[in-house]
Amino acid sequence: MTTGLPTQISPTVIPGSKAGRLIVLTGPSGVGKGTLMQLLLQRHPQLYLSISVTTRSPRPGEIHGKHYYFVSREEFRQMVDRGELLEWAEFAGNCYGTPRQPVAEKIGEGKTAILEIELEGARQIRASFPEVLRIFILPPSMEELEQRLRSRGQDSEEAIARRLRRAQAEINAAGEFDYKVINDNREAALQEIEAILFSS
Ligand SMILES: Nc1nc2c(ncn2[C@@H]2O[C@H](COP(=O)(O)OP(=O)(O)O)[C@@H](O)[C@H]2O)c(=O)[nH]1
Ligand SMILES: Nc1ncnc2c1ncn2[C@@H]1O[C@H](COP(=O)(O)OP(=O)(O)O)[C@@H](O)[C@H]1O
Repeated sequence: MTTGLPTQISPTVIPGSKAGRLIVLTGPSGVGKGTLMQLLLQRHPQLYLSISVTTRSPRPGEIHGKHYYFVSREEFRQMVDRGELLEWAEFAGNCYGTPRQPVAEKIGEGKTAILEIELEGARQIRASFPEVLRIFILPPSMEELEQRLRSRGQDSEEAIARRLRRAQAEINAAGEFDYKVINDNREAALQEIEAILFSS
C-alpha cells in the first residue's frame, strides 16, 4: 500500500483562533459514510465536505466535480508531484487524494472542513495536523456491512471482496480515532455526529 507524502496545511492559512476546524471521517466501505454526510450537509450547509480526486471510474449517478474529481493515473501522479494533495492513498486498486487548496481556504475562512477518507489518509492527516478531530464510523456487524455493500449494488464482486478484506483491518484501527459512531440507525448516528461536531 503506497501512501501520499503528508503536506502541512500552510500555517498562514490557520491564523490563531479565527481558524476553522478540520474533521476526518473514516470507516469501512459500505458503512454509510456517504449517506450520513449527505444528510449532515442537508441540515448544516455551512459545513464543507472536501471533494476528493480519484482514479476510480465514476459510478452511475456520480458527477465529476460534485462527488469526485475523476482523473487518470497520470493526472493524479502529476498532482502528487506538484504537492497539490494534502494526503493521498491507494485503496482497493485506485488512488484517492484530498486537494489541499480548497481545504486550506475554507479553514482560513473559519469554516469546518470535513474529509471523508480511508484509514491511511486519516493517519497522514493526523501526522501533519494534530488538531484534527477524527471520527470512525462502525457497522453494527460485518454481516450488515456486507449486506449494505451488496444492496448498494454499485460494486463488482471483485470490488466487494477487496473492500471486505480491507474492512476488518480498518475496523481494528478504530481505537486510533477520537470518536467511534456505530451506524445502525441513520438518525441516531447522525445525531451522534452532530453532538460531536457542535458540542466538542
Ligand atoms: N485517503 C483518501 N481516501 C479517500 C479519499 N476520498 C475517498 N476516500 C476513501 O476511499 C475509499 C473508497 O471510496 P469509494 O471508492 O467512494 O468507495 P465507498 O467508500 O465504497 O463508497 C473510502 O474509504 C473513502 O472514504 C481521499 O481523498 N483520500
Ligand atoms: N444505517 C443504515 N442502515 C441501513 N443501510 C444503510 C445505513 N446507512 C447507509 N446504508 C446503506 O448502505 C449502503 C452503503 O452506504 P454508503 O453511504 O454508500 O457507504 P460508504 O459511503 O461508507 O461506502 C447504501 O445503500 C446506503 O443506503
